[in-house]
Formats: sequence, structure tokens, C-alpha cells
Amino acid sequence: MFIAVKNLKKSYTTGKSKTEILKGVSLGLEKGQTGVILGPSGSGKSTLMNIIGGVDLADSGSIRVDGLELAALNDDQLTDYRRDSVGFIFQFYNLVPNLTVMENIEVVANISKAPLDMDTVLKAVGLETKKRNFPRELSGGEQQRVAIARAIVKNPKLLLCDEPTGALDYETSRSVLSLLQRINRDLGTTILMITHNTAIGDMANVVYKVRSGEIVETIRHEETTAAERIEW
Ligand SMILES: Nc1ncnc2c1ncn2[C@@H]1O[C@H](COP(=O)(O)OP(=O)(O)OP(=O)(O)O)[C@@H](O)[C@H]1O
Repeated sequence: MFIAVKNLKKSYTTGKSKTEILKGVSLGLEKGQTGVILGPSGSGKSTLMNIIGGVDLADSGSIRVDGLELAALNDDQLTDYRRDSVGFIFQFYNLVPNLTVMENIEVVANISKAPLDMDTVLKAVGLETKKRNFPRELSGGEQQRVAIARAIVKNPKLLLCDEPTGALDYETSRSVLSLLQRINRDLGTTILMITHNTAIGDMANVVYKVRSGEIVETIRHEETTAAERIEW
């Protein structure tokens, strides 16, 4: 298994009250597969993804990514893991407003061990002609494509996407999903994606349904559906 999470638990304490957010989550995803985490607001999806991405720590349990036990890493090792192995994409693109498209991507390329070629990445996301533009000059879908370019330029093993189409309209969402599918196919990047949209589950090899901090159902698909053919 590329991602193997076992009995992961996480609580947050605010004031005197302690709330268990993840109550013993286990999941597995093979290398090169796409996994989708589905579930209502507040069910713990982002917390789970943040722990797999090494930006938050579990209280207990095992989280192995490509053979690396994240629970055993110190802060410096976790930083290396995040920098070298994981690309993050969020609902709101988090681009640097006063940097151009190319500069936003270069910021990450410059600190990467083995970055992909800039022109290849710009071409992959269809932004060759916009590389000197600033984020404010782009549509939402174009800004999300810059965020995707920035996430993939370091050629991460794992791409974590938290509601990547949450702020986009129907057609733009489909084109962004299609781009993610192409990255998965062409670069072999393993993708784990959070969504509220059950239809998007059809493009995944595995769908994990989360309710109140537990995975209540895991659905494995023999075949996945092309993003262009998904309707909602
Ligand atoms: N740092 C924190 N401190 C305290 N509580 C937190 C913290 N982070 C998350 N929570 C709580 O944990 C619960 C799960 O949050 P999480 O963001 O994982 O849910 P989610 O399923 O991703 O929700 P959404 O779909 O709305 O993004 C929420 O009730 C949230 O308030």
C-alpha cells in the first residue's frame, strides 16, 4: 500500500472540552491510484488529509506513506516529507498576488530537489500564454490551474486536494478534474481528494465515506470514469 493509515485518532481540546475528531480511521490506497474522501462538513476530512500531508499530527495510530511512518518523524523530517513528497491544492488557490503565474510556480520549483521543467508544467495546465499575468488577471479556473502547476512542479509522489473545485462553476470544475486525472495518468501521481460532491467519486479507484470521524464505507471501483463524463 502506498498510503496505509491504521487506527488513526485525533482530538482537539478547546478550553476544558476535548472533542474526538478522528475516532480510529483506517484506509489504504495503492500507488498511482486516486482516492476520494466524501463526507459532510465537520466530519474530519481535512483533519485526516492534513495528517496524511504531515501538516498536523495524530494522537495515535500509524500513518505510512510510501513506506515512511509519519508518526515516527521529527519536525525536520516532517518538513522534508512535505517539501519533497506532497503537493497541496486547496479550494481557495492561495497564490501570491504580487507574483506572476510563472513566479508563483518558480517559488516552489526553486526549493524542490528535482523540479519538472517549467515549460512542461505550464503546457500541462494550459497556461503558456498567461505566464506573465498576475493572479488577479485570471479567472477562477485559471487560478486553480496555477495552484495545480505549483503543486506538481516538484513532481510530488502524492497530491492532496481539499475541495479543489469548491469555488468553481460546473464546466470549470470538470476541466480541473480532468487535468487532475491527466496528471495522475501521465505522471503516476497518487491523488487523494476531498469533496462534498458524490458524483466526483466515480473518477476514483477508492471512495471513503466519512461520518463523524469514522470511515463508514469504503467503495472500490473496478473502473474509473473520465472526468468529462461525470455529471451532477
Ligand atoms: N485546530 C483545531 N482546533 C479545534 N478544533 C478543530 C481544529 N481543526 C478542526 N477542528 C474541528 O474538527 C472538526 C472537523 O474539522 P475538519 O475541517 O476536519 O472537517 P471537514 O470534514 O473537513 O469539514 P468541511 O467539509 O467543512 O471542511 C470540526 O468540528 C472543526 O471545528
